[in-house]
Amino acid sequence: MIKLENVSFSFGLSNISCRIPQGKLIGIMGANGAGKSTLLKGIAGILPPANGEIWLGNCKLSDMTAKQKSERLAYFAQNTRIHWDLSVYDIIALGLPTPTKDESAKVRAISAQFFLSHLLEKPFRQLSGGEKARVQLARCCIKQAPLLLADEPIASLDPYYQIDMMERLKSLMPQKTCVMAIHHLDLAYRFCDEIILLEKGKILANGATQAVLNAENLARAFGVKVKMDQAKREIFAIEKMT
Ligand SMILES: Nc1ncnc2c1ncn2[C@@H]1O[C@H](COP(=O)(O)OP(=O)(O)OP(=O)(O)O)[C@@H](O)[C@H]1O
Repeated sequence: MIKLENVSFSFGLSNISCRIPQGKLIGIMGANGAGKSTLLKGIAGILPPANGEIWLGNCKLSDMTAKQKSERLAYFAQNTRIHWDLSVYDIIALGLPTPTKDESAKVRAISAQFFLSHLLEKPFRQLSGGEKARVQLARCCIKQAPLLLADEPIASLDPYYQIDMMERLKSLMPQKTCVMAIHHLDLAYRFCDEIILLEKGKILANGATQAVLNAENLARAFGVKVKMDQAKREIFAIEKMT
């Protein structure tokens, strides 16, 4: 369980309180600038809150060492720039502790799962945006951390890999907890167990996906109207309201 108690940052979010259950796929949604990245950076311990407390299980994040945080969580950033000349293999291996037995076998196994085997020797900097995202997700998933925090991990993926990645993340539950920022209404509705819906730095709604992503909340958060089939877990025909 992740718990936020009256958490505010110097920008982006104020007075956020919520509980994030273990073993679920949680979507953080909201309009551009609503505070999704800020919330993820706060939970990752990258951005310390100005006020309030964040708990990972029964540990206060503010009391945890960098090593403890690294053991507990993997973080997928929205924009990762790598300034060194590292190969795809090197980046994925960064997710493993050093030294690791069978490093090569582990990297090659996860690369096969993420359809990256043919890119292993290639310099990371030469990859396309979607390939980079898949490599970074492979790095996060090879890490044996119970919590995966991902900032728009499917934003640059093509339609095949968007679905594949959501299936892959879903399959990590309930052994792991995944909290991801996501703009794809249809995929969030289909795959996420719960949603934290943000509006201008506050929580507009929080809880089971189908309860949160209702017509009223979507109109308020995004100014869109949608058609949905609750039984099939489908959102479609998304339109602007004005
Ligand atoms: N380093 C910063 N300094 C000052 N303000 C910032 C900083 N980073 C973000 N903000 C502001 O905080 C607010 C929330 O930003 P955040 O990146 O969390 O939004 P987001 O919901 O992730 O948006 P998007 O969907 O566009 O990625 C925005 O108004 C943004 O301008």
